[in-house]
Amino acid sequence: MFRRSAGSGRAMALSGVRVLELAGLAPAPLCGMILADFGARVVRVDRAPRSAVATDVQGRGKRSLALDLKRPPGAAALRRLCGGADVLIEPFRHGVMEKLGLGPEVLLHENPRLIYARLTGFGQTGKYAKSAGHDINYVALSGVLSKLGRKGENPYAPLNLLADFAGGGVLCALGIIIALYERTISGKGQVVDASMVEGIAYISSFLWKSQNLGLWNRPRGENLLDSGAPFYETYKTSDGKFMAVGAIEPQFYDQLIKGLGLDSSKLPSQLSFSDWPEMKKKFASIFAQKTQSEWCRIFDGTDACVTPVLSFDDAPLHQHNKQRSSFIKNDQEEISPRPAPLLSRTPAVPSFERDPFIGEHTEEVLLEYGFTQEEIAKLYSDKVIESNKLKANL
Ligand SMILES: C[C@H](CCC[C@H](C)C(=O)SCCNC(=O)CCNC(=O)[C@H](O)C(C)(C)COP(=O)(O)OP(=O)(O)OC[C@H]1O[C@@H](n2cnc3c(N)ncnc32)[C@H](O)[C@@H]1OP(=O)(O)O)[C@H]1CC[C@H]2[C@@H]3[C@H](O)C[C@@H]4C[C@H](O)CC[C@]4(C)[C@H]3C[C@H](O)[C@]12C
Repeated sequence: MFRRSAGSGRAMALSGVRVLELAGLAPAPLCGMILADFGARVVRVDRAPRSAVATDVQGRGKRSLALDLKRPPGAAALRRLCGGADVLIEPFRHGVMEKLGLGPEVLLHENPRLIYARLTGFGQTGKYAKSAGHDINYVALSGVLSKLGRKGENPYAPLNLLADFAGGGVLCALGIIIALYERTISGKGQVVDASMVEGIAYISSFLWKSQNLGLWNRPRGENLLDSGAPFYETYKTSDGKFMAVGAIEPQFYDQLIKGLGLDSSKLPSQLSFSDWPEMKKKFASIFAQKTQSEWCRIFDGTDACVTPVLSFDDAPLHQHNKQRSSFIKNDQEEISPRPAPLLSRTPAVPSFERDPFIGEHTEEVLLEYGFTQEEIAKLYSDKVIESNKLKANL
């Protein structure tokens, strides 16, 4: 675990990029955090009047400005901020920004270089564009949820990882980076319409494009990679922990069989589907005879593709993760994953300070974007902005 990045003091890939992130639930905060980790100056625009507690747990490296967008001077302030920004990330369903007078035609007219990123579940058009939804709904509509789950059980959404983060926050960040790159050639900004339904569908292109390979011919939970195969499964160990097995290729499967102490000449062939349920039982009874660390001693250093299923407590302490400093600890002793991927010359340098309080940087940000002290005082007296210096100084 490291506290200071090896890249400290170096220029970061996104140095100089100014981002305004309108506060949202989960996907947009990840998108903003990725950009901040890689060097962008990200300002989270929180609501005023503000709620008691910040719900954004992905505020690393951001500053917070609390602004009431529902009041005309607040919306005007955001327009002015957008005039000096490179990127705007907005996480509301279609129509909300237009209703505030902050739609793309207005903001891009005022700043043609602006990258206007719209991160939503259903996208800007189509029957559901104005409907509420959450991760599970988006994964469902993408077709992918129908493929997830164990045999005989209902489809199962793996937390809110797929749509909110993989298909949402990460792909939106990619769209922004692509648009920023294109702007270096054209000099123009554009709208990024990041729909999580489409993001998750795109992320699962392999699934779609492998439909004719015979990989998915059987019902959900009975195929090679969806928990049907005994050699692509998790198994409980004698101490109540788990091992993950991913021994797909025959040469790796042989090493699994050897590690389990089995004789391959007495077993059915690896791809005999009808034998998979029995083989799973056999593997399960063998894994149940040793502890997780005993199995690690057997399989570490082999190509059997067997690894421990680590808890959040154990993952940062695992030797491999420690060797790569894959987890970081901030000034509040909070552990989180180090930004990925690693760039050799300009790596991410994540902030080690606590996340910002809502409104902590209101004045500082407005000054930086060219507002005068008088203008700021007026916004305060109109109750359009709020600051949270008191809490920040505690
Ligand atoms: C982390 C938990 C969240 C779980 C994630 C979940 C699984 C997801 O899937 S998130 C993805 C959701 N979908 C999208 O983001 C797609 C696009 N967005 C939408 O579709 C919608 O925004 C919506 C459906 C998500 C929400 O709809 P809503 O009607 O609320 O909003 P909009 O229509 O978009 O309109 C926004 C309105 O707000 C106005 N606005 C915006 N900004 C401002 C501003 N600055 N000033 C003034 N007004 C503003 C805007 O004008 C719109 O107004 P109108 O409607 O009038 O047009 C977390 C879920 C629950 C959390 C916990 C909980 O809160 C309790 C605790 C609280 C405590 O403080 C912290 C701990 C908690 C336990 C907390 C912890 C976590 O945060 C949660 C678990």
